[in-house]
Amino acid sequence: MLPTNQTQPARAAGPLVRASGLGVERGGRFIVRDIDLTVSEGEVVTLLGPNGGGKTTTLRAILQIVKPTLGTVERRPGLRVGYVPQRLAIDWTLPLSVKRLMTLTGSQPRERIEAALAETGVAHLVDRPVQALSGGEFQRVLIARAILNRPQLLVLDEPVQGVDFAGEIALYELIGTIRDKLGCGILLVSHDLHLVMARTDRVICINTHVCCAGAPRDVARDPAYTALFGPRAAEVVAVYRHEHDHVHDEAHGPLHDHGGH
Ligand SMILES: Nc1ncnc2c1ncn2[C@@H]1O[C@H](COP(=O)(O)OP(=O)(O)OP(=O)(O)O)[C@@H](O)[C@H]1O
Repeated sequence: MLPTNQTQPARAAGPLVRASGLGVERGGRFIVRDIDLTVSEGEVVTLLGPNGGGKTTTLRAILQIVKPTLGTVERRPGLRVGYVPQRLAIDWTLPLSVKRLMTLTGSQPRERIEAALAETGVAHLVDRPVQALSGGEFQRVLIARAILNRPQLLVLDEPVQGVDFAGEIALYELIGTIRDKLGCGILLVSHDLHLVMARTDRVICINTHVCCAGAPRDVARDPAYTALFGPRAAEVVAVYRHEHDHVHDEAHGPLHDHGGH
């Protein structure tokens, strides 16, 4: 018999969301099909793929904004989700403050709004008109809006659009910090191969179907990935092959055993 104070092992909670055999048909053709994916707590999963490959459609099916034609999407019961869409239907000719943008879908106490903005580093912008924000500031406000309700799953559709390279690095760092702080799972769409490869746990390349998926290192070596992204993909592969599990011998020049130079 077990002693009464023995801790029972926690039951694996399973993923936050699981898509199985997902297919979406529109206008007589499948925009995406046979998509399998999961996102678990604390995991960053990135969808990569060419324009029109079906990344946004996949996100929208997972968010249950789009009804799948085939397959299923299972979500953990009561799952709290935060979403930064690719586009926001804002009337840019009307005055709209950051605070008002944060409350468009439901009122929130000012302290909560300010706390969320502080977490994304833009608390000072609370009363600023959204029209006056830079691309990076606007994305940070959208992320703050998405974390207002402490999501377990944060979905970001191209969060670095309109942001310069230094800003992109800072935004990916912020996404990592939010993951660590909230312990949430993150599903994002990105086009930036280098940054994504360095900062994501799992990559799923979608071109209507899943071309390849796995840890960034493995995907970077997959011929399907190179075929999908062409010459730029080769650069990423080179970065991954340059792994410092060796010592450079200055006297004899660089070592040639890894082919990454
Ligand atoms: N409701 C719809 N009816 C018909 N076609 C659609 C519909 N929604 C999306 N599409 C088409 O499906 C394809 C996939 O679109 P989607 O926005 O999912 O791709 P994406 O990978 O996110 O693209 P991008 O990288 O350009 O944002 C596109 O060719 C798009 O025009």
